[in-house]
Amino acid sequence: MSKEPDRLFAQPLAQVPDFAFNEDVVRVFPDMIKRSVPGYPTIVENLGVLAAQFAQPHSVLYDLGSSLGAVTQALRRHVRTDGCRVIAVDNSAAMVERCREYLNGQDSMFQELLPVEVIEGDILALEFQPASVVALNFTLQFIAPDQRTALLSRIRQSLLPGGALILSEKLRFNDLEEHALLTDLHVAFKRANGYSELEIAQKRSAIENVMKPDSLEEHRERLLAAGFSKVVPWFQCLNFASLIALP
Ligand SMILES: Nc1ncnc2c1ncn2[C@@H]1O[C@H](C[S@+](CC[C@H]([NH3+])C(=O)[O-])CC(=O)[O-])[C@@H](O)[C@H]1O
Ligand SMILES: O=C(O)C(=O)Cc1ccccc1
Repeated sequence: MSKEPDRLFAQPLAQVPDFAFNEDVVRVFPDMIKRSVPGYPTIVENLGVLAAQFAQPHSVLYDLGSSLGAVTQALRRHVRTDGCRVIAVDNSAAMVERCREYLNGQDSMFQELLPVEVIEGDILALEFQPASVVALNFTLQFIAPDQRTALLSRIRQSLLPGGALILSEKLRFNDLEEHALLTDLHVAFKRANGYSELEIAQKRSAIENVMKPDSLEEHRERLLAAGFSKVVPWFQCLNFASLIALP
């Protein structure tokens, strides 16, 4: 994994462009996500542990919006069910290229790893195969809000009995005080991880048009509307959470 530190927003920009998962972001992504998302390493590792409980023999496990394949690698560390394979999908060519390099490196060093196929494509246009585990780890928030229910319905339709969707997201809060408190604490988390006020402010304006978080209540209602029967939050750190949704 690249160890390059994230300085993308360190210098004053005349105009802050909309955030995009391009080459520049790919180079610093492991550092950026760890220093920006409270609980990220815990979520990724335990997503593998959870997935191992839902994986069904001879089925597909999806990593949707896979970036550099952190979730796929956690699945490889934890899932021991016979005949499972991972399909990782991302629509950023730069992410997919680097993800394939990492995974090919693993393949050449270790035997008996889950087979992985990395697809460069839009998850909104994907034909889902029957799957036991679907991970959307901080990806749904980048999907246009009016497309989210349809995507979750298609995921629900593809899920096998005994399977699960694991959905991690940044949260908004309907209670304004709660929202302000957790947003301030997230800023404190970023500051404690070495980001300056300028970096924090410029990153905020870069993501505001492209990343639209929902509240926990909105997630729950949308998942139930998409046909899921049960929604169980299993992790929250500040304004970042992860949910299990059962078919
Ligand atoms: N329509 C789409 N189709 C496919 N991919 C998409 C789409 N929209 C966005 N993406 C991809 O979703 C990923 C979101 S990052 C996921 C982190 C990862 N899961 C991790 O656990 O490390 C989250 C973050 O950076 O906060 C990016 O790689 C996008 O290219
Ligand atoms: O940085 C932030 O404020 C976030 O909300 C998380 C994030 C992490 C990586 C890319 C985009 C957003």
